[in-house]
Amino acid sequence: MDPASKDKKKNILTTLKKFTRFLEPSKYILFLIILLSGISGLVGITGSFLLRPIINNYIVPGDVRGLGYAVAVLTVIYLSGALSTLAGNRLMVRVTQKIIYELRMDLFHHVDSLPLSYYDANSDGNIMSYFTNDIDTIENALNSCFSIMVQSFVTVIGSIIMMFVLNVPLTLFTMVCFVVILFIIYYNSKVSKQYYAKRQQYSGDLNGFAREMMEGQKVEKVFGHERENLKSFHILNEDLRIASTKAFAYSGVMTPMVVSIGFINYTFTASAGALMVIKGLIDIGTLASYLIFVRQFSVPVNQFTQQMNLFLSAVSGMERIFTVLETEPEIDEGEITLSPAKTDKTGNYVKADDFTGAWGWETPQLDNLIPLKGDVRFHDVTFGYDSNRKILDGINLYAKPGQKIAFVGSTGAGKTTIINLINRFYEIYGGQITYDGIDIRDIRKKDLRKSLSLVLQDTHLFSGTITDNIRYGNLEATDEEVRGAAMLSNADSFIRRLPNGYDTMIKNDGDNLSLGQRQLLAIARAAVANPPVLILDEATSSIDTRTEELVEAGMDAIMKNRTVFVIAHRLSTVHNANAILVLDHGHVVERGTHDELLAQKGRYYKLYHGMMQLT
Ligand SMILES: Nc1ncnc2c1ncn2[C@@H]1O[C@H](COP(=O)(O)OP(=O)(O)OP(=O)(O)O)[C@@H](O)[C@H]1O
Repeated sequence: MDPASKDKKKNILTTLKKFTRFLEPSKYILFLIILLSGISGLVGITGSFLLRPIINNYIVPGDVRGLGYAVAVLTVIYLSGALSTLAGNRLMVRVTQKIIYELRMDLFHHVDSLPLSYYDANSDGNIMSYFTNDIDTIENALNSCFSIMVQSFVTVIGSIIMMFVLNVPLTLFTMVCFVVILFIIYYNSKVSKQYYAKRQQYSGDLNGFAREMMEGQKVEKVFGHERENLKSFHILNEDLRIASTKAFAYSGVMTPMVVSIGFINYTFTASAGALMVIKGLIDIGTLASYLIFVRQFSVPVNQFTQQMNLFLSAVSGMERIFTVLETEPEIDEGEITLSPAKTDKTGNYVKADDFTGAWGWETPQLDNLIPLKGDVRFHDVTFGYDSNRKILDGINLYAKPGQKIAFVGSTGAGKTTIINLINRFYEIYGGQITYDGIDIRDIRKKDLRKSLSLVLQDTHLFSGTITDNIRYGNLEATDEEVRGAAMLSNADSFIRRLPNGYDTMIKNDGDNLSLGQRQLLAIARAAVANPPVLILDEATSSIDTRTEELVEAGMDAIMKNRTVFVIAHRLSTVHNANAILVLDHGHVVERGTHDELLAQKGRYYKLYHGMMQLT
C-alpha cells in the first residue's frame, strides 16, 4: 500500500474516532440498532437456507401438510425480520436527529467562539456550507448507512458461510468473483472520495460567491458587473460540475459493474450446479438454496457499495467540520470580571448583591473592587494582522475617564485597528493596553466588552423588532429603558412614525430602514448598554442633513460622562475633543487639542484647511 493511501485510511479512521464522541451518548440504542439490523440480515439467510429441507423433505416427496407447516414457519421468520428492520429504522431516525442536533450545537458554539482572524481568512459562504452541505451529508449517511451497512455485512458473511456449507467447489468460484467485486469497490471508493471532497469544497466556494453577490447587489448593478460576476460564477460552477460529474460517475459505475459480475457468477454456478444435479453429485434442494444465495449475494454487496459512497462523502463532511471544531477558539485567559459595586462604611469599593448603578473590577488577588471608570491607555503598542506586516508601531495614548479622544488620519492609517485592539478583537504583539490600570489581557473578554460600546458606521441589525434590536445592547433592559435610550439618541421620533412603532419588524439587516435611521438605532443600542467607554465610528456615508443633525445630536447626548473614542471622518465634529490624535501609517504623528494642533501648523492644520485630503 502506498504511503498516501495509508495516510488517507488513517485519516478516515482518525475522523471516525473523533466522531464517536457524538455517538457515545446514544451507544446503547446504537447497539440495539446493530442487533436489530443483524437479525434482519440473519432472517434472509435462514429463509434461503431453509429452502433446501423444504424442497428435499416436502416438495420432492409431495408432503402438502409438511409444506404448509414450513410456509407458516417461514412466514413467522420473515415477519420477525420485517419488524426488526422497521424498529431499527425508527430508532435510527431518532438517534440521527439527536446526533445531528448535538453536532450543529457544537459547530455553532465553536464557530461563534472563533477569533475575528478566522472570519478574515474564510468566506461566509464556506462557513455556511458546514451547516448546510456537510451536516446534510452526515445526516443522510447516518439515516441510511448505519443499519443498511450492518445488515449487508451480516448478509454477506452469513451467505458466504452458508454457501460453503452447501457446496465448496461452487463457492470457491463465487469467492473469486467476490474478490474482484471487492477490488472494484476499493479502487472506486478511493477515487470517488477525492472527488466527493473536492465537490464539497467547491460547493462551499460557490455558496460563498453567491452570498457575496447577493449582499453586494447594489454595487454590482451600479458598476455593471453582472457579466464579470456571471463569468466568475461560471468558473466556480464549472469546477463544481466537473468534480460532481467525476464523483457521481465513479460511484455510478460501481453498481452496474457489481451487478454484472453477480450475473456472470449466477450463470456459471447455475450451469455447473445443474450439471452436478444431473450427475447426482448434489440434490435439487441444495442447488435451489445455493442459487438463491448467489442471486441474493450481489444485492447486499451492491447495497454496501452504494452506502459506502454516502459514507465516504459523510467522512469528507466530518473532516471539514473537525477542521473547524479544532481551530483554536478566541483565547481568553482573563480572570478579572465585572461586578455590581457599592461603597462600604469605610469608603471601600466592594461587591454588591444587586446592581446599584455602579460596577467594579473583581480581581482574584484583592478583596476590594477596582472602580470601573473608563481610563484607557496604550503603552508602546505594536500590532499587525499578519506577522510580516506591522500596522501599528509604538502607539502611546491615554484617555482619562470622561475624555473624548478623536482619531483622524488618512484612510488605512490604522484608526479602526486601534479600536479593534481596545475590544481585544485581535491580540497585540508588543506593549500593553490598560483599562482602569489593569492589563486588558487580564480581564475576561466578555466583561471587557460589556464595559465598552461600539457604534460602527456599518450598523448590523438582526431579524426581530426595533425593540429587540435596541435591547441587543443590554438584554435585561426593560421596555421603558429601551424607549429612554431611543429618546436620548433621537431615534424615538422616527420609530414612532413607523406603522408598527417599536414593534416594526426589521428585515434583511435593516433594508426597510434608511442609513440614518439604522445609525440612530445603533446609537440607541449603545445607549441602552450604558457603558463607561464608548467607541464611535462616524458615518462617512452621506445621509440627509436633517438626519445627520439628529445622528450627531444623538451621539453628543450619549457621549456625556463617558470616555469616548471617535473615529472622525469630518474635522467639524472633533473641535471639542480633549485630544485629537493624527495617525499616519500606524504612527501617531501629532497630538493635542484642536487649537494646539492648528497652532502647530502641521498635518492637522493642512487637513483642516483643505490642503490635504482626510480620506
Ligand atoms: N482584517 C484585516 N486583515 C488584514 N489587514 C487589515 C485588516 N483590517 C485592516 N487591515 C489593514 O490595516 C491597515 C489599517 O486599517 P484600518 O482599518 O485600521 O484603517 P483606518 O485608518 O480605519 O481606515 P479607514 O478610515 O479607511 O477606515 C490597512 O492597511 C488595512 O489594509
